[in-house]
Amino acid sequence: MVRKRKTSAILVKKIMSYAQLLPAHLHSQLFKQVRSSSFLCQNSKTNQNIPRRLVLNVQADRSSATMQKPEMKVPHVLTVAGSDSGGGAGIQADLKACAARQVYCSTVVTAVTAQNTVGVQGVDIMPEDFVAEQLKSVLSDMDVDVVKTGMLPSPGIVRVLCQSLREFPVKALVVDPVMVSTSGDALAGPSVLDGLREELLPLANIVTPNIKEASVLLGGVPVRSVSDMRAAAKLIHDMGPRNVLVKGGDLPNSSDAIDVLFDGEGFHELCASRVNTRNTHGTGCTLASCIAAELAKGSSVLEAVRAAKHFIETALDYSKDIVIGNGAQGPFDHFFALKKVHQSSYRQDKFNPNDLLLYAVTDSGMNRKWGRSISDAVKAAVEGGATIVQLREKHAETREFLDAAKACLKICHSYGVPLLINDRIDIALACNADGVHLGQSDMPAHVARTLLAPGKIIGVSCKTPEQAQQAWIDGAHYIGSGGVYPTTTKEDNITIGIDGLKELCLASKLPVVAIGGIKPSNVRAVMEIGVPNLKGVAVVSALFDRECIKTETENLHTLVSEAVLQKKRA
Ligand SMILES: Cc1ncc(COP(=O)(O)OP(=O)(O)O)c(N)n1
Ligand SMILES: Cc1nc(C(=O)O)sc1CCOP(=O)(O)O
Ligand SMILES: [Mg+2]
Repeated sequence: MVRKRKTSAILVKKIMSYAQLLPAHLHSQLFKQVRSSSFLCQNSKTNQNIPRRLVLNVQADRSSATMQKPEMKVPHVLTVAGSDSGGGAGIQADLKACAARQVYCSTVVTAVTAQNTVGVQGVDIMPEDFVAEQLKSVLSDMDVDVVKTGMLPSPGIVRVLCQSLREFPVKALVVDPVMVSTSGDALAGPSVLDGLREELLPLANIVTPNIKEASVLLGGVPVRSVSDMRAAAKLIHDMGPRNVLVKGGDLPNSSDAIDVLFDGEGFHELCASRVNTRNTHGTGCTLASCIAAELAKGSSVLEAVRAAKHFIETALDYSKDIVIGNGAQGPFDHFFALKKVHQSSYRQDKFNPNDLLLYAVTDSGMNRKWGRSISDAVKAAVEGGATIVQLREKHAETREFLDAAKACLKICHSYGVPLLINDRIDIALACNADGVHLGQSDMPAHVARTLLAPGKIIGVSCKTPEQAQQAWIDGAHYIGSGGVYPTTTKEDNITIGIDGLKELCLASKLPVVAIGGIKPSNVRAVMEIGVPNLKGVAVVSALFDRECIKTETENLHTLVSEAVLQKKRA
């Protein structure tokens, strides 16, 4: 009893201080509400009156309030999911993923799990009326852009969620149909399935089942191959969501994480290399939250899925050796980007050759011709799916180049994309870029190595097997090899052709990216030369001498990813 009075007194004090924030004409309304409200409320499980929370119904007329509205709209995701005491998945993963993608995240807790890296030891499901109350609290007050759902453990919770979404419509709904934890424990029973299929999926912009969940949604149809995933995506699409992403991370006998996205018209196969690590707990929640975060920022579904996959791949790679907990599946680190900045290196010593997949190389002349700033051009390229960027600004003044490089670095890092500088070690050092690209007449790579911090990436242009051998001795990370085809972008460039490229790749111990005259019509022919260390294509004019950089990058990304997939399947 004493404790009850004490709690009430604290609450009254809090309300008084809250009142000071409100304009004077709302004070009387607030105090009237306080006087008439009960400090006691019922715990719906025990039916006991508890002083747990004060139900305040101060519907302050916001339009008449004189409080200043913040000027900047913050992209906002609301996650409706379960808590994971181990911090790797659920609400905790969603909060971290949104924060890492620079998006605000509010939370509605549907269940509290006692969970660690070994498994799920207990689940306490929230009463549906309290889930409804949390939803109302957030959605009636905050400007939520996207709702993302995770663990929905009872049919009643699915029902109140759908009601809330109809009452407070948002820009997009991302449904991660969580049914089984990574440790194999059930998180939602069959009783939830009907509501999910009939009420929630029709409201969704995208649903993201893994192969097991896709199979459960389809009543047990086996999903064991990429063609099964395509068929499953189509059938789930018939349940009403606008897009279906079937995640193939658990596909047996696959060296890659292949996901299939179906948008109602066509398929996109998205491929990421499988990271060999135990730390995969929470990848599903994180992927869905990243998609939600990117949608909240205004990306298209395809862009959002690509950015989310890239984020997961980078985070898993960065955290593959960390040890948290003693169980089979550990959590990973969502905040690798922060550490990258503090440690002044991109991936410490870990250059990822897969980043060479689609290498966007800028050109100041082309940007001038199309009236674009360097940073606008780079932003469009990374939004379109460029996996690494090089600033090749042959005519820029040093000061202007440095300012642009700093701006581009911010953009690239917000997408987890490395940024290299062509020729100019001074600019790379001054802006703390991720590395440099050097030609045969630029500073030798072994000298650049002594100037740059450990872990900074060095790429070297090579046309012959001898140059490739030297690049390896000099400590380069990758080779840029061309011209594969004639180009007008680089004056008097020698064309080595497809055969020259193949000869160089076979002689090289380093990963290679092809360059020179590469465009959508010939990218497949380049990637089909059948050598494992050819990792991608570097492109200037086919991206930057076009009206819409983003569209061209998306298109080329799709083509080069498909070619890599074909190569791996062959
Ligand atoms: C990825 C990639 N490959 C090759 C080059 C060409 O570099 P270089 O020979 O130094 O010629 P310039 O680009 O400096 O004219 C490149 N830039 N990127
Ligand atoms: C910068 C550069 N280096 C080359 C090499 O052969 O090393 S070819 C090239 C220009 C590539 O431009 P585009 O994609 O417009 O043909
Ligand atoms: Mg050069």
